[in-house]
Amino acid sequence: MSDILCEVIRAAEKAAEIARACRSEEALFQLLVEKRKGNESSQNKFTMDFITLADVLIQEVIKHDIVKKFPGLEHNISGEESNHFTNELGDVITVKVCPTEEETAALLNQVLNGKMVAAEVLARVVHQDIPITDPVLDAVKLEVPQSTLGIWVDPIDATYQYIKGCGDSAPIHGIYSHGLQCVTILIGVYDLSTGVPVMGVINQPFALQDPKSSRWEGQYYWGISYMGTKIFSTQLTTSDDHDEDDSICHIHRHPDSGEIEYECHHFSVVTSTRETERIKTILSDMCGERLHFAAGAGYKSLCVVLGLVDIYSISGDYTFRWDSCAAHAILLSLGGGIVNWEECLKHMKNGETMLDLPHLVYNVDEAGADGLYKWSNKGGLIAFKSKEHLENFLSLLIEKLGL
Ligand SMILES: O=P(O)(O)O[C@H]1[C@H](O)[C@@H](O)[C@H](OP(=O)(O)O)[C@@H](OP(=O)(O)O)[C@H]1O
Ligand SMILES: [Mg+2]
Ligand SMILES: [Mg+2]
Repeated sequence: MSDILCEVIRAAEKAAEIARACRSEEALFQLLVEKRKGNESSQNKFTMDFITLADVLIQEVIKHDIVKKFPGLEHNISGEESNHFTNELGDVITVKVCPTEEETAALLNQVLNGKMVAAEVLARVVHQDIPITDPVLDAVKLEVPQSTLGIWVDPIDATYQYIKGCGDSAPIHGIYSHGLQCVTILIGVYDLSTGVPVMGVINQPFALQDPKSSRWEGQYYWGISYMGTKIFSTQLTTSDDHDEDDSICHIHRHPDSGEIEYECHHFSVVTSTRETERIKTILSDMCGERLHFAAGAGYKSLCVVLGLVDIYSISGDYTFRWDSCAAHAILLSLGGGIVNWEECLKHMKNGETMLDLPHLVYNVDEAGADGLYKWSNKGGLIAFKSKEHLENFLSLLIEKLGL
């Protein structure tokens, strides 16, 4: 088995336990709802603070657990959050996992401004052991030298959905537009020298809810793509495994000529509600009812990984390296990938063949950008599981854009 992959999966599972505990453990859930009786703005602020703490703590737990097994990796793990947290009194506290559960509880008590029961509940989950049983993972005989690896962590993706906590959204064609199902924990590992993703895990902490107990169960998906070896978790399939033509066609009469026309939609695409109106219209023309909108960059990529859609695209600079690295690794293991939207269109416009697809890389920042935006996926992205889907999508897109 690949020890690093195993540890990454275990860390993501523990992160999912913490994310679930914050919603299911009474003492923690109270922190989400306690200010509801107060005025709107103070409730929102407190809720945001608690969620920020959950986000920061999860990221620190992931780092701590991976580094405990692989000392030295701490220099190469980066994430969305910084570990400095400001509590209600304005004190800046460095959130970290301490050597013992009691010490972690004491630190969290300080962060939570004296809410000891909640701090103890959180510390207990932080220090618990997470068993991973995965026969496919056990059979992976691949050792990747840790000194060549960097890691991107998004401790909670689709934070807004996590805060809202809607559990009863209904899927359309298997896709949730919003709700707790869109929340994911993302850990992507890449090669430090090339920036190419090597392995990744997408953990969906709220995948299924037991109707009787109301308890949430999670799911996780992983993939590894290293030196020509490509392995992925059992629930996944490459797109070659199903080659039936699943176009959706409609027959209608042309409004002016009265002639019968056939309109077939070959693609399914998921995108963000933040996409521009022009691109939304084009995608809608291309996909008809197979155009979906969903929350969370991680969840949208997961829809491609699972084959629920052919493409996830976004033309703007809205996502970051930590949003895409995990899914990118899994898609590479499945024969797909994630490419830069703008670069693809440039190549196509110039009539160049794309022998080298403009894949996103994870080891260099965006020149000239500041702060977090150094790590934004500038120029947008297109995630795909099959190169054929990507090519067809791009040809049609170019035509519709009039390039
Ligand atoms: O929740 P965090 O970890 O901050 O990550 C966000 C991504 O960075 C954004 O790109 C996502 O927005 P879009 O899916 O609208 O691009 C955003 O999706 P959302 O606005 O639907 O929640 C999140 O995935
Ligand atoms: Mg996040
Ligand atoms: Mg994110």
